[in-house]
Amino acid sequence: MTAPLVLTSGEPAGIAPDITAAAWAALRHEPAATFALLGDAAYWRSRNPGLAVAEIASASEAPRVFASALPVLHRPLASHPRPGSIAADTAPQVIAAIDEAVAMAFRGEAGGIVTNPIQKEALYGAGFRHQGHTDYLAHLSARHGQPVQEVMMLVAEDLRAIPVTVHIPLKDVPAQLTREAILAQARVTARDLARYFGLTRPRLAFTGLNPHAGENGTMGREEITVIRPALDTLRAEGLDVIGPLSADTAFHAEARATYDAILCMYHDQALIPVKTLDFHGGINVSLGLPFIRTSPDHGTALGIAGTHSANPKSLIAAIRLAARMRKAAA
Ligand SMILES: NC(=O)C1=CN([C@@H]2O[C@H](COP(=O)(O)OP(=O)(O)OC[C@H]3O[C@@H](n4cnc5c(N)ncnc54)[C@H](O)[C@@H]3O)[C@@H](O)[C@H]2O)C=CC1
Ligand SMILES: NCC(=O)COP(=O)(O)O
Repeated sequence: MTAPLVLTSGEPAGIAPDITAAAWAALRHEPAATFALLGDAAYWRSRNPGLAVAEIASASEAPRVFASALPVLHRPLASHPRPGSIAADTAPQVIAAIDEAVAMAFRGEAGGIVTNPIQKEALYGAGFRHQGHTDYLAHLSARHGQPVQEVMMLVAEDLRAIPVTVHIPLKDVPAQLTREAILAQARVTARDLARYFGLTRPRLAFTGLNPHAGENGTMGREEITVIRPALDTLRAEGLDVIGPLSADTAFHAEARATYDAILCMYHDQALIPVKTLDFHGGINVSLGLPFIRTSPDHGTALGIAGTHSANPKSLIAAIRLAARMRKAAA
């Protein structure tokens, strides 16, 4: 029996309840996409009047009820926030849902984790010390005895983009963009594109950091001192490597056709093209973890929470991709 996917609650005051209900309605007749929600059943019901909800005691019950009701592993919130208005006392449960999903994955009860968006600043008051899910999931993996190198990969249409440095101030990027960081991200990317996406020798492109990829050192030297030496090492290891490319011309359709994934030097270099190409269908995938994790590419969208105008396509795509990755890895 394949273990079902587990969906975390995310920030309850955001659009998570809206898009979860819509995703369940869209997927309920796709058995491969069966998921169980870790969340407050009463709150999800109150945000979605008329939604069929089935409280279950273990994820293994999800396949039995999925076609007729949203399966929920009921984890009561400390309070029921007004849509769009974060309640500080719910932060511990938001974190606990991520912790529990990971524990379930380690026990084999979850075939993969799909995370609803969190409001990161809201969690810091509850002791959260991480940049986001990706590094927190790596931290939890280490706590479960498996230290890993995590990689954030954004997927849209024909583009897979990896930010080598992630949630750090732009001024800190040059110092943190090391040869070792590029090598570590590239090696994990190559391994997991083979494992989960059937790309046995993926073509990996790399952007430069500076305008025109430094133009031979006249517009910055990181391409010469850091990026090219890292790419030479990867080539020597047998990886199919292209770059460093000028970031401004690396993302048009003909350029995208020349690589399977592109490693970018900082957050916005990777995420702007993905969200521009397909904001509503984009997916965030964590590579390098001992379990599968996907997520919508968007955030909590507090401004439209509770209006039912949130587009659920990104969450639906994230759930379907997690199911395909689970099958590929089986
Ligand atoms: N995986 C995660 O947990 C992520 C969490 N975040 C967090 O979300 C919070 C808000 O971040 P923002 O930068 O405002 O990004 P956001 O994605 O929440 O919102 C940006 C804009 O897109 C709209 N939008 C977002 N999702 C939508 C959807 N499904 N349908 C229709 N419109 C949608 C919003 O209404 C807003 O106008 C922050 O705390 C951020 O850290 C952001 C990205 C991913
Ligand atoms: N900008 C991407 C983002 O914020 C998602 O981060 P994570 O929570 O998946 O680590």
